[in-house]
Amino acid sequence: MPDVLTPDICVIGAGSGGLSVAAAAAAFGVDVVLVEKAKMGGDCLNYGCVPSKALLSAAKSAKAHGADLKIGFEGVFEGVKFAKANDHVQAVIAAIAPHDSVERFEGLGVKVLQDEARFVSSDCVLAGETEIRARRFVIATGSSPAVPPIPGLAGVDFLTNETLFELREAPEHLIVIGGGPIGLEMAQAHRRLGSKVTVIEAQKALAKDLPEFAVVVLDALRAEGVRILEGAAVNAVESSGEGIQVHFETEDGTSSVNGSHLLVAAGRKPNFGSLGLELAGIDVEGGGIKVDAGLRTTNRKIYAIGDVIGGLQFTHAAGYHAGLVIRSILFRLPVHEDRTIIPWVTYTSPELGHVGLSEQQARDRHGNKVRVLTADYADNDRARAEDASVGQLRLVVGPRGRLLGGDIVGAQAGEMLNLLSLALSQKMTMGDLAGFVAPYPTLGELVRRAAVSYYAEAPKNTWVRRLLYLLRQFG
Ligand SMILES: Cc1cc2nc3c(=O)[nH]c(=O)nc-3n(C[C@H](O)[C@H](O)[C@H](O)COP(=O)(O)OP(=O)(O)OC[C@H]3O[C@@H](n4cnc5c(N)ncnc54)[C@H](O)[C@@H]3O)c2cc1C
Ligand SMILES: NC(=O)c1ccc[n+]([C@@H]2O[C@H](COP(=O)([O-])OP(=O)(O)OC[C@H]3O[C@@H](n4cnc5c(N)ncnc54)[C@H](O)[C@@H]3O)[C@@H](O)[C@H]2O)c1
Repeated sequence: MPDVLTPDICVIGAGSGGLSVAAAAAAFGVDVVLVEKAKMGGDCLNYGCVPSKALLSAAKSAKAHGADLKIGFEGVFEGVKFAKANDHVQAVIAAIAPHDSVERFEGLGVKVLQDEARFVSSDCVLAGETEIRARRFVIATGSSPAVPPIPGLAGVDFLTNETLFELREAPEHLIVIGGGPIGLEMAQAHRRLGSKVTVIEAQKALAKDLPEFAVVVLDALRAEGVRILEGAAVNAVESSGEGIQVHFETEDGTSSVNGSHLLVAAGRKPNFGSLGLELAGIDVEGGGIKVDAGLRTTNRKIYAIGDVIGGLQFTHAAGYHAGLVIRSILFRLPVHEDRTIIPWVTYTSPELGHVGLSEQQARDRHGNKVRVLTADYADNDRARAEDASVGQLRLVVGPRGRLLGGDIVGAQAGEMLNLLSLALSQKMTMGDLAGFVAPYPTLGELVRRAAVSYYAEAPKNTWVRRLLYLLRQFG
């Protein structure tokens, strides 16, 4: 006889989304079962955000030591010890892991089952020998690296984000398939840690970002020695002696490159194949689990959040989804996912970030009432002092000066994007963004500077001039 559990909520997947739902529900005293088949913390902690940002940090430090000679240091840079960079990555994961652990969640009152979950009917999940009949289910099973059907790929020992962070020695020549955020963050990290790196991108690299800003990042990586090929589709892979030979097609014909290691960073595939979705009446659409604006699947008692729905695949998006489903399940409030308030950042140097509407999306909605305001890092005193004067901030502004979107390329773009995300979610205007006092000297002054430029024409306005004239008559 299987064990039968009847909690209020059963969460499948203990990654960014699932852990947030479980922790919040438990905090309200709700009975929760959390099922995880592999590592607690999911992709972000074990194979994604955390190791990638830790490796980038080690790489930045290596670069800074080499480059410090330029800004007043003397001495000898003794080079990079890749294994130490990897030690840093593992130490950061280990430091965060207790926060996501079974022990912590059991302590919060969550029942954690370490098994693979699958639906056996519209209201029952089986995890090992345990049947879970919950009032509501939340699917938060994440995504996995998509491996394109490239002839020969299966026959070579390629890396993905799930194996890359195990390397203890710098690859001699890392070839990366895919010029998205994973490909470029890892390209720069490995280049700075001593590898030769070639990125092969079938279309445009960083294609989801503002093209003029993406180019700033690509130029910076190229200047550091990363070879980036765009419009180059990989069409065959084979072993060659000690290494791997990658063949690709460009408009000029077929070429190939030889490397010691191959990283596949060609997009993501939502994890739902073994969930038994059909037995629960859950449909799939566009490659992810189909949900409505309130994140309910086609079975209304079952929600799906995070990477598995195939929308914006970020940890903070999964966390945002978690907050919405908690409001919906616990408080029965109507919720509506608003993708325009979800920012994203690529953590290369310079960083590249976006939130809200693009200029084109804004013009489609508001026509010629849209204005674009910019501020350059080159005119910011802190950027000059930090030797970081390459970059720009761009605001997309709608009727009555309302902020509709923003893009930033440059140092600390991710930190600055916090301010734009807040302003956007609170429907702030250029008046709000021009009216706060920013500490000097900070990069954040760029936001104020761009907002102030909204009023640049005011002194020339006839009515403003008439008003000033009139006021002067009163002495
Ligand atoms: C290299 C890399 C770098 C990234 N960097 C960033 C970044 O800087 N910032 C950012 O916001 N995002 C980043 N991301 C994206 C981020 O990691 C994901 O968006 C986030 O982890 C999604 O959370 P999730 O809860 O949907 O899924 P996950 O965190 O992947 O969790 C899903 C969990 O479900 C489990 N599971 C799957 N199927 C079952 C089953 N049948 N039964 C039980 N358990 C199951 C899995 O084992 C996994 O633990 C990065 C991703 C990668 C790959
Ligand atoms: N900083 C961050 O927030 C961050 C960092 C890394 C990943 N992520 C998340 O992970 C997701 C996946 O990242 P990604 O970089 O793997 O995916 P992506 O979809 O953004 O980029 C993959 C790239 O691979 C290219 N490609 C596919 N097949 C190819 C082939 N045969 N030859 C050459 N190029 C090929 C595609 O054209 C595409 O540009 C991101 O969209 C994001 O949601 C976020």
